[in-house]
Amino acid sequence: MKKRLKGNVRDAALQLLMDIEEGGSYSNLALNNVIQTYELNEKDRRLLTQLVYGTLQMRDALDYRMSPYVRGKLSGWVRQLLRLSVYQLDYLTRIPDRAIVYEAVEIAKRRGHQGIVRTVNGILRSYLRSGGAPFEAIEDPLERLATETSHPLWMIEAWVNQYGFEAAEGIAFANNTVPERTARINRTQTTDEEVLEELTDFGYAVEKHPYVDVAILLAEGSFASSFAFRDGRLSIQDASSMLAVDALEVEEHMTVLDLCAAPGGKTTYIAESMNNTGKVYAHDIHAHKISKIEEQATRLHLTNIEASELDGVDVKEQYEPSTFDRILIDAPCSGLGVIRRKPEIKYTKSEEDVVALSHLQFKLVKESIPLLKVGGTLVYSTCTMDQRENEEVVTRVLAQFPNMRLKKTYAHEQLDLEEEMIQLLPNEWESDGFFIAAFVKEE
Ligand SMILES: C[S@@+](CC[C@H](N)C(=O)[O-])C[C@H]1O[C@@H](n2cnc3c(N)ncnc32)[C@H](O)[C@@H]1O
Repeated sequence: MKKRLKGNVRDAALQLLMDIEEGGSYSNLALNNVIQTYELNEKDRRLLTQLVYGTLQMRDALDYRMSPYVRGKLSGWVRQLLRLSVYQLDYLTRIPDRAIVYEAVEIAKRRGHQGIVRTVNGILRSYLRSGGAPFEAIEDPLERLATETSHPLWMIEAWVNQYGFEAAEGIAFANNTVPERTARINRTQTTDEEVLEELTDFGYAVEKHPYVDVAILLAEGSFASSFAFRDGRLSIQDASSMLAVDALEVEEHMTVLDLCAAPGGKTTYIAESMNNTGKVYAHDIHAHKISKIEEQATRLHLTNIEASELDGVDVKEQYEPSTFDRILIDAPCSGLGVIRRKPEIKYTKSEEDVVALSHLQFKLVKESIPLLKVGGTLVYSTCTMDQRENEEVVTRVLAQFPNMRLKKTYAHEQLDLEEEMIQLLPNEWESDGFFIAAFVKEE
């Protein structure tokens, strides 16, 4: 039996925003937790998701918009309540303005004293009367883009420097959109035709993915509620992640190392691509995440995965040289490519993180290379857009290991790309922002 929600959807949204911003919860996990714990109809579930994601996505833009009317420092929940309300006023035009202000004042009454109620009411009424601060008033184009799309300035500057203004603008706006719903077919358990027909019969609007062979797309709803997902014929995964595994070009009976594997999205695809033969050794530095890999393997009926805890920088002590036919290093990264799914990344990651991660990433690749057989393939991937974590790591590997050469793969073929290093930008491919480079080891 699910519990009943205390208060209404906006109270729940406010609490979630507090948990994410002040308690450090991850937006996707916190939201799923509420959806699974409480009784919510479809309409409320959608509204809650939109309120939480929208307010978080637009956080800095909302602060800027209401800035002319805010005097002094606001306490945590009051600031979140105002952001939540201004988000609705600016972006959810089908909700009447008066209803938004009324709800906000009622929440303020439930949570605070008379003075706070007056502050909330006053700020929102001034906002309605005079309109928020206009983005056009920000003269510097980079600052304007940062504020309007609610990104830190350093991130916008880095993308402009690395990819140009137009691409940076595309990325920043794409980061505030809803990601596509994609799933991977477990071809060890079903065929593409069978699963598409079954999903269509159950009323899901599905189709083949436009450029990733093993993927399907859903127009609305969720794959998670389908029989096909529950009995292990589907995995929910972004197309870009599937391409990282396609770049490995695994074959049956191979021995594969997946060094940064949890929660196992790519490990299980490698195992499926080998048709449940050979062996995938899957590691992660966090012991508590190993069970997630095992759960996925069990759900998908895969028996060729061995998962255990390991700090990747110590991998050479664990295996003999030249053990593996294939190695995947899906490295820990700044995650700027998955901002659409976890908007809080915009506010928690710093440029220092990018630099620190690039050193760890290089180390993970460097330590793994001796374990690769000659003729074998190593794929380095990240879910980020920053050359310091991507192209520059690859350049360091090429400079230090003359026997490692970049190669084109089945991932390149599907994307019809000439560049050896693949940088997917979210505005170009309707995917997460993602980087893939495949090396072959020569004598
Ligand atoms: C991008 S995620 C991997 C996602 C995974 N490959 C998938 O597709 O489901 C990076 C993972 O690296 C792990 N990690 C971080 N530092 C590590 C290290 N030094 N050695 C091994 N794993 C590490 C993190 O715990 C995290 O689970």
